[in-house]
Amino acid sequence: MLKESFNRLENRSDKAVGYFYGRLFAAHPRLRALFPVALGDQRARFFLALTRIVWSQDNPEELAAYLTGLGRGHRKYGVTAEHYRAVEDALIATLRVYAADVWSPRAEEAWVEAFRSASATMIEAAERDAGGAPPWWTAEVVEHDRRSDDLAVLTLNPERPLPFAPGQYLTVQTFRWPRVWRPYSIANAPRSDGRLRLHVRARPGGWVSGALVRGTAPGDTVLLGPATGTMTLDPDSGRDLLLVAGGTGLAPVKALAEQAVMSGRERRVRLVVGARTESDLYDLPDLRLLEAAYPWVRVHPVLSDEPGSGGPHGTPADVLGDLDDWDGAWDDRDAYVAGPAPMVRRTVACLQRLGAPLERIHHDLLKAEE
Ligand SMILES: NC(=O)C1=CN([C@@H]2O[C@H](COP(=O)(O)OP(=O)(O)OC[C@H]3O[C@@H](n4cnc5c(N)ncnc54)[C@H](O)[C@@H]3O)[C@@H](O)[C@H]2O)C=CC1
Repeated sequence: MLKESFNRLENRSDKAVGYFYGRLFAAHPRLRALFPVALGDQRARFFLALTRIVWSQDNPEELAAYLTGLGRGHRKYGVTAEHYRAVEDALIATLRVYAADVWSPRAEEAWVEAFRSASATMIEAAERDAGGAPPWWTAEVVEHDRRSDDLAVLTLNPERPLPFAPGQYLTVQTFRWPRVWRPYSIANAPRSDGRLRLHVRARPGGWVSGALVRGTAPGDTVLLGPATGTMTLDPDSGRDLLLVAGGTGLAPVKALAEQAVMSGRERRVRLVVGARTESDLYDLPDLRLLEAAYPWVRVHPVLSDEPGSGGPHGTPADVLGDLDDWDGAWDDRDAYVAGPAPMVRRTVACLQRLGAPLERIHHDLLKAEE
């Protein structure tokens, strides 16, 4: 019933989400101040979150993990338990209009139940978190390494320890764009000095990414939300590890590689790095150092837009079936994939074709898109 009515919104999601925010702010004008001036991306993120909630109803464990991260992340917006009721009212009002042809008292009951259960999980996670962790961290930019016109590697020093697991991401706000938060994967395993690295590509029209690449220097301060995401290593696994990155998707994958070598287990690690051109292999010297220090780590660059230089031509999916000196069964490997959404989808499909079971293939696609 949830899926059927939500499907009516999916066909007109822009209008429906616009209606939702209109209802929300008309009934509670003061809530507008919690949101950035331009709502565009927020609307898309809200819709993605709803999609995830509706489609994960059959997988309560995954849904609970997702909502826990979402609830913790909402603390930084100043969201309190009372705000959820306002959102519920606006959401039900929106569904009543946009799913009118399938709406019924039973559908409304199902939505109210699903929404209350989701918000209870989020509120509980936020309250648990409030006992120990701040809603956000301030962090000083201690290094700003501009690797190309549109790409920078930032090293940040959070004012107090920010716990995270390799493979996770956090949200960043710059002072230039109040209340606009964007997710970035952490590009290192935890260090004794608590510092974090981010790989940031300035996107055309990207407010936060543009500010981080072109308008940020050492000594500046940024705000960080709590780390979240489930693309983390299985602590009990000693299986071979395949790490696949496209562009700045290298960040979480590099953190996982660092963790794998630091664990002291000599598991074979293959790191396939997709980039457009040789100059887009912005972190290759560092990866080569890792490879030189740990003989069981191998790095495979793949160039999509520049045939004949620096590595084989294609995208990561084109080379996975053909990695030399990589024997063993695909169902005995853990695979982690990060990068542009089409690249992640193609890589996952390719791994499945090769025989890798879905439960061994990890990615954070939806979450990164949010
Ligand atoms: N946890 C995650 O999944 C993370 C995802 N990302 C995402 O990764 C992306 C990185 O962007 P850029 O550095 O600009 O990458 P990019 O656009 O330069 O692409 C890098 C490589 O990805 C592959 N690729 C790109 N489009 C493809 C397609 N349609 N089909 C197959 N392969 C394709 C190619 O190998 C290409 O060389 C961003 O969208 C970012 O949001 C970044 C960090 C973490």
